Amino acid sequence: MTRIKEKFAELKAKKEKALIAYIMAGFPNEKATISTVRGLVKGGADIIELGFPFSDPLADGPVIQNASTISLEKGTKIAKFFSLVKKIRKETDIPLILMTYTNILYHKGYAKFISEAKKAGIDGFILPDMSIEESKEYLQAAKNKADTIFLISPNTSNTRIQKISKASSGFLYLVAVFGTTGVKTGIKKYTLDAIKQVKKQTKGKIPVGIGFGVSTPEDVKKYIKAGADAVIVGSAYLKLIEKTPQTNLESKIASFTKSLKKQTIL
Ligand SMILES: O=P(O)(O)OC[C@@H](O)[C@@H](O)c1c[nH]c2ccccc12
Repeated sequence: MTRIKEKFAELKAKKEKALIAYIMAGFPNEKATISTVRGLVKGGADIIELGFPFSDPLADGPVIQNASTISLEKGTKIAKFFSLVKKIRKETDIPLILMTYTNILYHKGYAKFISEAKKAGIDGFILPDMSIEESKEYLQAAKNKADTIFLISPNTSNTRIQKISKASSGFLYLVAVFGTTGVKTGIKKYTLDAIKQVKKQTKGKIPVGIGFGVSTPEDVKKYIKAGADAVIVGSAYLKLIEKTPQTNLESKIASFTKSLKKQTIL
């Protein structure tokens, strides 16, 4: 069982939902990533989505695109990323998800990449441009090694929800709004309806996480109330990292995380 599955089981027993934080590895530098992870753990985040920068992050809004560019400029490569994951693993057992684009895995070969990532301490993958139709090799490579978290959107059909959720493990990622990450659009009724619809289709077999545009404790509270099993916050963290001097990054991240995590405790 992966750390992700263990975490969801643990939270269920405690009647809590999951707070998942997305950060870009190496943004603005490795030291900042380590301080941010310490702050996330201290603040009670349940799972970390660690972004590996990609030159053409098509699903990302300007905040994450900028973080990606800076991380690439700082020389974030796969080898450095895996050694950063190992450093994080020395400090915490928090479940770690690698968030990147399929090209990064395809180059090295899915099987080779995933076993290296697993060895470093990665528990799951989110590949936003991995479609279920092309996922055979990826799924085979991840089997019994790591969770494969697929994305669905509010207009995914019921049959497709069932198909995608069967290939998913760890949790199913419902994208709250159409468009890219980082756009604060407020809570839409169609999103709240989609949470209920997806939960109905998946019959509780897999936790449902919601992300895109979530940035305040109020947002978290509303999505948890609507039935989400996990809420993902990304761009809001990157904006906080951007404006906080590195010396007090850990404490700033911890207090922001505490304010979000509080809303996941039923
Ligand atoms: O940044 P936001 O609006 O809080 O959304 C979460 C998002 O950052 C994170 O889950 C993520 C980062 N890049 C992605 C690409 C596709 C899907 C999800 C993501």
